[in-house]
Amino acid sequence: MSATGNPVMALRGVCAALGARPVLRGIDLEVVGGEVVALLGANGSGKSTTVRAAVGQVPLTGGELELFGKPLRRFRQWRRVGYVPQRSTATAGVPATVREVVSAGRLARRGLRPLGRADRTAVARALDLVGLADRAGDSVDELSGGQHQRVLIARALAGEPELLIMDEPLAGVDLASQQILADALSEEVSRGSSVLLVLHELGPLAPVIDRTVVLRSGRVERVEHPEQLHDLACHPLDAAGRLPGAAEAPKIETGLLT
Ligand SMILES: Nc1ncnc2c1ncn2[C@@H]1O[C@H](COP(=O)(O)OP(=O)(O)OP(=O)(O)O)[C@@H](O)[C@H]1O
Repeated sequence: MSATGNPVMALRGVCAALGARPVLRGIDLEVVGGEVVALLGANGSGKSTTVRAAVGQVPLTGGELELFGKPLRRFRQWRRVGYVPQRSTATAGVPATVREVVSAGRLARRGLRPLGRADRTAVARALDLVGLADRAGDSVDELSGGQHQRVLIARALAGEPELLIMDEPLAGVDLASQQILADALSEEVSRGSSVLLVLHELGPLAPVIDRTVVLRSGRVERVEHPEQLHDLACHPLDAAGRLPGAAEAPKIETGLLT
């Protein structure tokens, strides 16, 4: 992976409240160009609120947030950002095909112009990346929950974002499809994209992730290299039943963060 050192996203001392409840209490978080960062933490630690704040859906009560070097309030280049919300049913009941939903991911680039060749190519590529090319003509209502999630990921990928933000993209996605998504992310990163993901387990994504940031009660508790995490899915125990290197570094029990 080839991180460039220029932050594509920077949160400094970010605070936010939901209703009367202070939820983010001074988050410092950077994603640099070409980097894949996983945001971990227990239920309610503020992961979703952090990414929703980053895409302007939750107003800040303090701190600073920049996208591509611009303060959020002046940032207009939303076509550079792809966002996959936490498992949503945004397209449920909508009489649209898989291809039509994924094509909506081109809107920020093409506006209301009809789909051109570049749009169609990007949509076909995105469908292919998530393994749904053969379902392109089906109604989204005929899909399972996990397939639906993959459609939403394809919609974000179709916009060819430079920064992809995904909130629990693996929720309800089977292991084979998680591997497909890991390959799709690898491909995006090799094209220079940066990624911020909310996860509960790294699973098949572990090899793609450069850095993990653990939240607790609306603050960054730890920043780790994924190899320092205790994630049984990606760090099998040794013959003695210990994690490799267990004595050197305290491990984060990601399974217990859920
Ligand atoms: N609409 C709301 N109004 C008030 N408080 C809220 C609202 N939505 C979430 N919260 C609170 O904000 C805190 C952070 O929620 P958030 O969804 O960011 O956590 P999370 O780390 O993403 O959790 P999970 O792993 O369960 O998805 C929680 O304590 C939650 O109860």
